[in-house]
Amino acid sequence: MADLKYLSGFGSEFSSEDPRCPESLPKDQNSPQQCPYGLYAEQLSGSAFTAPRSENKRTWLYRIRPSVVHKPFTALKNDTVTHNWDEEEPNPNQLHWHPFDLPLGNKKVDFIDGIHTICGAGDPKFKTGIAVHVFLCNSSMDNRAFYNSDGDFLIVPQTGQLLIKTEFGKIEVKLNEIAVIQQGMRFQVKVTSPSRGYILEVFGRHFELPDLGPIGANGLANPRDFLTPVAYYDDVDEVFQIVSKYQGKLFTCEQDHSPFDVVAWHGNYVPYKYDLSKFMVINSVSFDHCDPSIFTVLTCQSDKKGTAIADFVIFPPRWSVQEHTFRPPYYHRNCMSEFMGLILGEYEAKIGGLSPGGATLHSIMTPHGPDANCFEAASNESLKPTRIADKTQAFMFESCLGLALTKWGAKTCEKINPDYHKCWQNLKKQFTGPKKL
Ligand SMILES: O=C(O)Cc1cc(O)ccc1O
Ligand SMILES: [Fe+2]
Repeated sequence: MADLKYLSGFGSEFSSEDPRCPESLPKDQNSPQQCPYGLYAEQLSGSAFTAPRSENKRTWLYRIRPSVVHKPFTALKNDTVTHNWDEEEPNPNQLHWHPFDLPLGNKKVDFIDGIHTICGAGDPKFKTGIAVHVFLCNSSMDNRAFYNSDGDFLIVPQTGQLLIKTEFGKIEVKLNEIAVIQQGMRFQVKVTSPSRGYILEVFGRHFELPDLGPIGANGLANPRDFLTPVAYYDDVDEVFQIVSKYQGKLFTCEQDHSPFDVVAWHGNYVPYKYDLSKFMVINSVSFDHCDPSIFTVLTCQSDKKGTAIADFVIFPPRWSVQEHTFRPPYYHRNCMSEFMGLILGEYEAKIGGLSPGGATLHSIMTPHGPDANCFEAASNESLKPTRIADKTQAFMFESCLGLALTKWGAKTCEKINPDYHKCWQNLKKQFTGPKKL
């Protein structure tokens, strides 16, 4: 794919001009009476105008036509995207999905048509909640652009790579990279082969880097490794379909030109990507298993201190060196929901269990942990330093919200493994009994 340029940094004030139009960014002001090159100025707000300065997000776009030049929206027929969390009865079981199928047959399915909601909670109307989707597509969006009025998308490709054209420029997202496209940003996804991946959507809030506390000023995902595209415009007068997800439903409208007509922009409200292999891993070098919060790449915080609407956590390749320790994840019950997926390789707690492109959900207070094979092996292994495979990347979307399954997630996808619970049934009683007096 193309050799693209990026701007490096997280939450920075960036500015970018398409090199074909030097000096296209107005100097010293945002709204000149006439913009350079006859462009229109348009502000895209990612926070309330009056949000504290540290959280205030907006970008000024200088474009060939303002976004308002489009025909009215009408409902787009779609039965795979939903924020209706009452489709199914609550289900507290441990859940395991086999890999979700890429589109079968010759039917062309693009990124928009390929989005399937698995579970979620909350309501975009109240600006709080999340949705977990998978995308399963085999063709590129042609003269079609999408924007999400409800929240931000954190996109995790698992099969295939994505070329995402945005109003801000182009982003290439390879395997083991993620992209975040925030609320309102128009984008188009091109694929070169059948593509599958996961989407974490958060309503009404944005992702931030986690605080580092005693870790210090560096580590985990470093700000410089977040990459934002440089300005690129198309001057194309052809019919385009703009699809918006608004209050959980899809709507479409037409316009007679490309929405990717931004010649220059400046601001701190931008799309970005991150290469997961750049994550600086922190872990125990003495004993015991650290909580997985040490692997948080990005967090979307709730109003409750230290409690995430959604954390994006990875389980990257690393050394395991703890002494006199059961090294895999501990058995636990969590007051948070844990949705996990696998990008590549195996997940250490379920070798042969979770497969790339599949998923698990361990809901609030649902007990879970290593399967019986993992327990047996890890309880008896010799504790020399071991490398947790070079080619592995599991991840978790962890949320303080109770997640509800959609009908597609529970039934229509036909991927739920009814035997999942069996992986724990061979955990034998090994209690040695009270001390004989
Ligand atoms: O359940 C899981 O596999 C995720 C997880 C991993 C870990 O290392 C500790 C706790 C936890 O929930
Ligand atoms: Fe867990």
